[in-house]
Amino acid sequence: MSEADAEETGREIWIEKYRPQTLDDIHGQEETIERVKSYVEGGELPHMLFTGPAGVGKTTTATAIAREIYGDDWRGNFLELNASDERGIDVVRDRIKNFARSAFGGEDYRIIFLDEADSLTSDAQSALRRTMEQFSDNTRFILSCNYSSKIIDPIQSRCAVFRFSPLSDDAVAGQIREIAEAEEIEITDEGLDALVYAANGDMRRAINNLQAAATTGDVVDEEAVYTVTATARPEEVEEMVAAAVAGDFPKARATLDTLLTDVGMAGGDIVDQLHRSAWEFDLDDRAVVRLLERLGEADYRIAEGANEQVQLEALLAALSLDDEE
Ligand SMILES: Nc1ncnc2c1ncn2[C@@H]1O[C@H](COP(=O)(O)OP(=O)(O)OP(=O)(O)O)[C@@H](O)[C@H]1O
Repeated sequence: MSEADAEETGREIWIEKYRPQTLDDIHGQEETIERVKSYVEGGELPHMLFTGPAGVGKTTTATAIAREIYGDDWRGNFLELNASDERGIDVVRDRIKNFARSAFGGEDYRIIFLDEADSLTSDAQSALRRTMEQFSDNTRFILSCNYSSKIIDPIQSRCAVFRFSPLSDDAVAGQIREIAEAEEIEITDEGLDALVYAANGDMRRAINNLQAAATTGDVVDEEAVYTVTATARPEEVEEMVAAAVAGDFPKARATLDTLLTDVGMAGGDIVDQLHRSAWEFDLDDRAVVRLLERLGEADYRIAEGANEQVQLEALLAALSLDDEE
């Protein structure tokens, strides 16, 4: 379905419908946005490198820059590409060249936004660097990536680097409240807390979850949110760890089964959730330290491809046994 069709049928996805259009509308990221603004207002845009996790406003900032510089003509002066395009770097380079060479409508430069730049190999990045140089008279690049360490130094040193952080709970809650109001959705305080918790700083996830939860009934409450989000309630992960630490392995394992099977969580997400909440559990410091140590091992092994259930059961088993020592 095209964007226009979606709008007509009222099924437009909210992450697009409520994507901030100006730099001032972006929630959170205050210092980064201030720096961006000073370049935009000064009229001299450098090449830019945006780094940070998913769903925190990197693409949104790039499109807001284009809107501020070009006004209504922004689409004609802004090319968005994804570096992980499976057709390869050559296709990406050809599109950059065609865009940079095509006729100009009186602007000094156009903007090329390259998402997932860290998915390029070093060789492809070297080729990209040459392309950037070749067209730097009339083109500005905004590269976006999750990890700046994966971008080669010669590119980093040619760009002004902007770090985007996971969004604060207040920033996520603020935007969710605005959307709920605009869509005339009733949302309970617990429902809002659950959305913020499940989002973990990712605004895209928060908005998608709000839209999904809104289809389940008249009110977005805690129940509706946890039904659509494959996220454990904080109490569930806490109970699981508490049972393990108390030496009740069968109980801990049963909760783990529920999370993996009924809630449908991925093992890596359970590790992340345990890691986020470890210091909030009602555990003594020694137990938290043991948990963190075991989490480190499970995280590494799962990332390396080990069986998630085996790793998480081993983690709980180790916590249960530690108690007996
Ligand atoms: N800081 C923010 N303020 C308001 N809305 C936001 C913010 N960040 C993200 N969003 C919402 O989430 C959606 C996705 O954000 P965006 O495309 O900017 O993410 P991103 O940081 O570029 O992520 P990725 O690295 O996955 O491309 C936007 O369309 C917008 O609706």
